[in-house]
Amino acid sequence: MVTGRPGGLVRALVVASHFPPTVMVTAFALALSAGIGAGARTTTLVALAVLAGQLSVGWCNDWLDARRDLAVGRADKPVVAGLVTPGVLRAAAFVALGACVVLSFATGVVPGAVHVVAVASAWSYNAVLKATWWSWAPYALSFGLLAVFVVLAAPGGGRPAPWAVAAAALLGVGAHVANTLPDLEDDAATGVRGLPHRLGRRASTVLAPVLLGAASVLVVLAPPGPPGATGWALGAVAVVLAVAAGGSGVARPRSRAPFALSMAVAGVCVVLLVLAAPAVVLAG
Ligand SMILES: CC(C)=CCC/C(C)=C/CC/C(C)=C/COP(=O)(O)OP(=O)(O)O
Repeated sequence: MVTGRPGGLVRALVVASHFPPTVMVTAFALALSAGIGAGARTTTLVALAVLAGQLSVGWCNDWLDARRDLAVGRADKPVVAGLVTPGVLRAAAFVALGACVVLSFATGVVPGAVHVVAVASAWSYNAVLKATWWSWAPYALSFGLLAVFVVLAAPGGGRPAPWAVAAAALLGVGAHVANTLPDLEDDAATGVRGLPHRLGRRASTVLAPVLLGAASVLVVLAPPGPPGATGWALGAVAVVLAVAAGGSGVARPRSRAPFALSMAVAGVCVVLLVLAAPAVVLAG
C-alpha cells in the first residue's frame, strides 16, 4: 500500500534520499568551500549542486534496489514499507539530477563537468558496480572529484593539493566499506557482492577503520609545515577510534560497534579536512 498523505510522501523521500550521508556530504562540501574562501555565491552554488547530486544518488539507489529490498523485507526502506513507489523515486532522482547539472555548471564549465562526472560515477555504483569487485572505485572517484570540484569552483584559479584528493578518495572508500557492514548478509543473500562482501565481514570491519584512519593521518601530516595542536589532537582521536573499531571488528564482528566507530572516524576525518582547507588549494 502506498500512502496518499503528502507529509508521508515527503518523509518517505527524505528517508529514501539516504538522509544522513546526504547531509554529511553536503555539509562537508559547504564547509570546505567556505574554508578555502570561495565566497558566499560560490559556496551556496556548490552546496546546492552537491545537495541535488546527493539526493539524485540516494533516490536512484532506492529505486534500483527496490526489488532486492522487497525480497529481503528491508524494514528501513520506504519502498518496502509501502510509503513510496519505485516510479516516484525514479522521477525524483531524474529531477534532482537535472537540478544538479544546472547548479554544477553555474559554478563554471570545468568544475561543473567535474561534479557531473562525480555524480555519474555514483550512479554507476547504484546501477552496476555495487555488486562487483569494483564497488569501491566509484566511491574513490566521486569523493576525490568532490574535492576537485570544490577547489575548481572557487574564484582564483587554484588547483587542489594531491594529498587532499587522495584523502577524500580514501575517506570515500572507507565510508563505503563501513556503510555495507549493517546489511552485509542481506545484500549477499540478494546477489550483491561488492568488495566488502567478497572480503567477508571480519576483514571488512578491519579494512574500514584502516582506510578512514589512514585518510585522517594523511590530512594531519601531508600539508606543508608542522601540524597544529588541534591537528595532532584530532589525528590522535581518529587513530584511537580506528583501533577501537578494528579491535571490536576482530572480537565481535557482528556487533554494531565497528560500524559506529568507523563512522566516528569518518566524522573526525571530515573535520580535519575542513580545518586544513587553506592548505587544500595550491596556486594555479
Ligand atoms: C560526491 C559523490 C557524488 C559521492 C557519492 C558516492 C557514492 C558512490 C555514493 C553512493 C551512495 C549510496 C546511495 C549508497 C547506498 O549504498 P547501498 O545500496 O550499498 O546501501 P543501502 O542498501 O543501505 O541503500
